[in-house]
Amino acid sequence: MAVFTEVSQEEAGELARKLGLGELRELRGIQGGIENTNYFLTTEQDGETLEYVLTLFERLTFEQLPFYLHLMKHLALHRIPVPDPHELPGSETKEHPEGRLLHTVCGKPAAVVDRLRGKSELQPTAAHCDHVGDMLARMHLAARDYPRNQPNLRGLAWWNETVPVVLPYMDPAQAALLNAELAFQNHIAAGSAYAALPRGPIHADLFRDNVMFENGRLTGFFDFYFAGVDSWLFDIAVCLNDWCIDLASGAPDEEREQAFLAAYARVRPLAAAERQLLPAMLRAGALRFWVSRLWDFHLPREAAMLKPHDPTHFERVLRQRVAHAR
Ligand SMILES: Nc1ncnc2c1ncn2[C@@H]1O[C@H](COP(=O)(O)OP(=O)(O)OP(=O)(O)O)[C@@H](O)[C@H]1O
Ligand SMILES: N[C@@H](CCO)C(=O)O
Repeated sequence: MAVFTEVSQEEAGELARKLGLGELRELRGIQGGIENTNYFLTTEQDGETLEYVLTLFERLTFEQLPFYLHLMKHLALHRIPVPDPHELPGSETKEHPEGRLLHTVCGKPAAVVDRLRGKSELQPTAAHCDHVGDMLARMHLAARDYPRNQPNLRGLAWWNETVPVVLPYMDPAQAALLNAELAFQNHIAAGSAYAALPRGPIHADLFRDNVMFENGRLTGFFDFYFAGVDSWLFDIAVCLNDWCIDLASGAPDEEREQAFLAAYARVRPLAAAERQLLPAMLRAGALRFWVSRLWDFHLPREAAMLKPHDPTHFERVLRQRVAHAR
């Protein structure tokens, strides 16, 4: 369980009351997750039991967070199933200039959002991929008029900064692959097809564990804290690399990939530049998570209990994507 910061019953109870969510009945640290401290928060109001998620942000700052929280509000208003963040009642104050969605718990920025129903589908079928592709396209379109702007903080600039930090831990073959892929991605990003890619707010981390299903129906996307403005194609690539591969080998699964892409395209057909750059973006998506997993693995932070993700998985995915792109 990644509980980096222990929250007391008193502090959580006080926040629940201030947000008008009723009386705290239970506060439970959440298993899984490696970025933030998460708790399930159960309250009682008018005899009804209600479930929320309290997140304390461990790396993101008070300045960066409004982008994510207001994006979730915006999407919820546009009927995209995402956890709706809860606001403090009353008018904006100097302490809460950002619409009152962002709170302070244990000195850290924090938010309380609705708990989604259902559970993650870790062994997805083509039908699950169809649902995710469809909703991802709807989400991209719904976010088009979102007025705030923040880049994808785990984009190309971050890869350029972080690859040299993890290189000392690599064997020669891994170092060669990392360097070659980084050079390739810098080359792609400087080209005209890349400049033509449609862009907007993207989730950027829509893995199987960030989507809920109940009885085969998609009940929500969550964990928007890597979202940012980037190409829609990068978001598609991140999904294909997690939802539509054989997990043991990292090889693409054509049936699931086709189901995902067809469902996405029914809502928003891909532009010519997107069709051209899909193989390159699939490589970019694999590189992004190989680098972040290497960084988390070799330069870990303190946590009460923390299970880092396996970096070699995305090394395999990248090798597969490079092989298939030839
Ligand atoms: N809004 C929500 N509704 C239901 N469950 C949630 C919600 N938010 C978080 N969870 C649960 O908490 C777990 C951890 O949350 P999350 O994935 O956001 O962790 P994290 O550390 O912030 O991110 P990461 O997945 O990037 O490591 C999820 O797998 C899920 O079970
Ligand atoms: N989805 C990421 C975890 C950070 O959100 C990974 O699997 O590496």
